[in-house]
Amino acid sequence: MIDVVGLYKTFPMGGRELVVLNNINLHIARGELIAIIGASGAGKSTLLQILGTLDRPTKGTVSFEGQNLFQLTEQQQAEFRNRRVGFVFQFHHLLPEFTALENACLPAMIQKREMADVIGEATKLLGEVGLADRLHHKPGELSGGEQQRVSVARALMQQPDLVLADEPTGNLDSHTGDALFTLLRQLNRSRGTTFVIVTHNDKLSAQADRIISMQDGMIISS
Ligand SMILES: Nc1ncnc2c1ncn2[C@@H]1O[C@H](COP(=O)(O)OP(=O)(O)OP(=O)(O)O)[C@@H](O)[C@H]1O
Repeated sequence: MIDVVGLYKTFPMGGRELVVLNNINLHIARGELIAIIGASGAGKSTLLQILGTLDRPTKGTVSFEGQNLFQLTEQQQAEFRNRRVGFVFQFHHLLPEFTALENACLPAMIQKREMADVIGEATKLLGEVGLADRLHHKPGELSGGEQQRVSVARALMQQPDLVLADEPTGNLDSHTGDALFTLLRQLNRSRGTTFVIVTHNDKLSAQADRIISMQDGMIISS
């Protein structure tokens, strides 16, 4: 599904180049659930951002189903993000003025889809993540774990092929974190969705199909 070849990311820092990703080569098969681990600063989030076209590589290619993502126009990249990818981040970027249901509906509304369909799909997904009785709560009226689950439901709207998750259980207690991971695993199995999950949680990474370990911008084991 994804081929990363000779990927570098550098940032100019005080007259020098800071190498954050150093010759990353990676193949991700459809339906895999991959955990990316490594110390703080290893480059995990930067890699995830580039896989999602939220940032550009300095050098190298990222192909999705054979198409080099960085040869696409900005508009085509935006469409790729909206239609093919779901994002789950630790600080989940829910809009505070909107309910759980409205937040989950947002990505589909960008596509100008039929409102009744969108609401139906979001309601079903929120039910799957255990929030059937929290649809009309705003983020401030939900617990941290519930907010995280809303962001998972939102990421899964429009049936993405790929979900990129950066520390999805990072701010959750261990019980809620386990439950969320179990949910991601179930969705991976039932829908065949590919998951790439950055995590510091050893218990969770142990349950992945594959663990990619990063150090100083390089993959040291896969
Ligand atoms: N815009 C930027 N300019 C300069 N340096 C950056 C920039 N973005 C990230 N970095 C540096 O790149 C390195 C990798 O950052 P990244 O966020 O990918 O690490 P990480 O492995 O996800 O770490 P953590 O586990 O702490 O989230 C860090 O040392 C960071 O300081």
